Amino acid sequence: MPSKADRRHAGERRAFKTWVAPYLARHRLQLGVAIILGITAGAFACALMVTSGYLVSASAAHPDSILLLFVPLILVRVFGVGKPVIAYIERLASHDWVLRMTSDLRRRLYLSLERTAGASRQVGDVMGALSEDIGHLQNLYLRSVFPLIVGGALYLMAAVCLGAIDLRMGLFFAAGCGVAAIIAPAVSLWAGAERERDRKQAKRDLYTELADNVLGIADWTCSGRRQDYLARHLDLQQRSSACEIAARRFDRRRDLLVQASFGCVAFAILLWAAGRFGGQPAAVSDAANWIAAFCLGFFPLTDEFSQLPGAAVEGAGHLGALEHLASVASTSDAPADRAPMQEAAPCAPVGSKPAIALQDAAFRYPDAPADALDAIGLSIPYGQHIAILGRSGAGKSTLKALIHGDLSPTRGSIEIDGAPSCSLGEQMPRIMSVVHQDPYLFGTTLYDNLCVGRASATREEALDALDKVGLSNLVSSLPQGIDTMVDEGGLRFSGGERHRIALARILLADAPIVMLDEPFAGLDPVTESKLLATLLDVFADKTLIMITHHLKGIEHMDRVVFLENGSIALDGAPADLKRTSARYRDLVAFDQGL
Ligand SMILES: Nc1ncnc2c1ncn2[C@@H]1O[C@H](COP(=O)(O)OP(=O)(O)OP(=O)(O)O)[C@@H](O)[C@H]1O
Repeated sequence: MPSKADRRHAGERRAFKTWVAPYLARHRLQLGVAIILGITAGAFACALMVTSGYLVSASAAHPDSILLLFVPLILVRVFGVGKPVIAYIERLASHDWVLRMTSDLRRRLYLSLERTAGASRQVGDVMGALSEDIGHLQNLYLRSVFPLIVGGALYLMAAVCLGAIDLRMGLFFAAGCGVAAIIAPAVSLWAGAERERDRKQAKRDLYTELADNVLGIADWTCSGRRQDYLARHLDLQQRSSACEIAARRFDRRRDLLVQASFGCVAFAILLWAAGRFGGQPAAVSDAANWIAAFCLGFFPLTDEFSQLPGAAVEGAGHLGALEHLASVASTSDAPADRAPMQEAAPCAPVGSKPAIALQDAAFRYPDAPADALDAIGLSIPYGQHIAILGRSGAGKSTLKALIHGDLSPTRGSIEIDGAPSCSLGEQMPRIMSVVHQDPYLFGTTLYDNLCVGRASATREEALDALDKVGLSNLVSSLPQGIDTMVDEGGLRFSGGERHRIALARILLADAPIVMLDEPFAGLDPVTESKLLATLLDVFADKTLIMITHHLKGIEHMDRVVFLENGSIALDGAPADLKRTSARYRDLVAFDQGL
């Protein structure tokens, strides 16, 4: 049976293949260019100090003619200007593709999480993946891959160059700087990787517990266990801090060793250069300038080498992050019985009056024993007002998610204007607006909340939309009118008012299809009637899909579809159904409490 470490390594390898390798392959050209630029910038920094050292020393000797300094002067200028320019281009090239890559990764992770939204996953876990793990991935390239390759290449180049001048000095340099370039990274990896994993795990536990406890804070408080909650939180925080302190202590000791080895090498270079170039006959006195050149030329290399141990540890930490990322997103590997959601493949733009067509559409949740929806055939022409009804569990929310493109059918097709709904991706908000059961208002002004529908909406347009949904009196009664702050969650407004504000948002968005999910949930009958009248009025010329439990006001819709056990049991105009279907008459009578 494989050990825990074997399983972890296998998981890391799998995660590397899925989350890193494709990006390395796709961006290999940019990666190669950035690495070559990084090595060149490092070599220029070193050459700048060598030529500066030489120039300073030669100038101090008051040469007979300034022309004797001409070559070092030119070189100092070339390396002085070249180094920052190359470093700047390198930063630009590396950051550009790294940021593109991480934004793509975030999107990919989000898509994989969205597909299984509502599944048993802890909020803190997802937050950890989105913030810490992807942030870590971003730093893998910038703070691990680049410094390790660039520092390693400079280490080899410097050792070879010095060895070519003097083999013994080259070997001493390789051994002394090898402490920073090889030994310290290896020891850090060996000793630090486990510690880094513990640190991340402690932090993740802290996030997970915090998110869980904040969501359940009312229960902690009501049950009189606030102190328990605080004690648990403090305990986790202390564990996380202890890991941080241990990591810092290790880093300090390692850095001391690295700096001591640099000191030894610098001293050795000084002695070696003094021995080799000092005491030369006066005729070749400029050779003494090389003492300064070699000593100063060493210091930019120490900047490169001293980053390597930290880069190695960070790289190891990154592998842990990868494993976690892969475990959080593991459900993105679509099960065999479920069609994977398509990732917004480019498709033809949907027209301004789109029709919706479902043909023999079926959907089964992963691991569910039966289809949640089966053989759904629906053709909804543009402008139709349709109510989708059904008891709890009939499949209404699943149908809503399929039409909105959040899920893709396991069989059959769902198309909007001929394009599969799940392929519409970023086009969807322009095509379809959705009002959920409990619309959310953000803790900003009423105007900003309305601009969620359309960022460019003017105040006049926002006021007009509020007027259309019957809220102009409410707005004029607010202390700062449309600029009044809305408490987070919109708590200063009633449920009916929140729904109307959400409708005003949708009016501003002006999408041709509007989907309402239980728009009357939690509203009293009078508010419900008024809201229905408003809805039918303001969305008169749009496709309106209303998903609801009950039949109040259903006679005002063009069409009613009744779902039962995942299939369509009734479909027709309310007046026709009332005339022809005893079942429908029974349902209406039951809903009215007759
Ligand atoms: N994530 C899921 N995994 C497995 N089965 C699910 C999942 N979500 C819903 N189901 C099942 O699919 C069927 C349809 O559920 P759906 O939520 O679409 O019904 P609904 O009509 O919207 O119910 P309600 O009115 O209570 O929201 C139900 O049997 C439900 O148990």
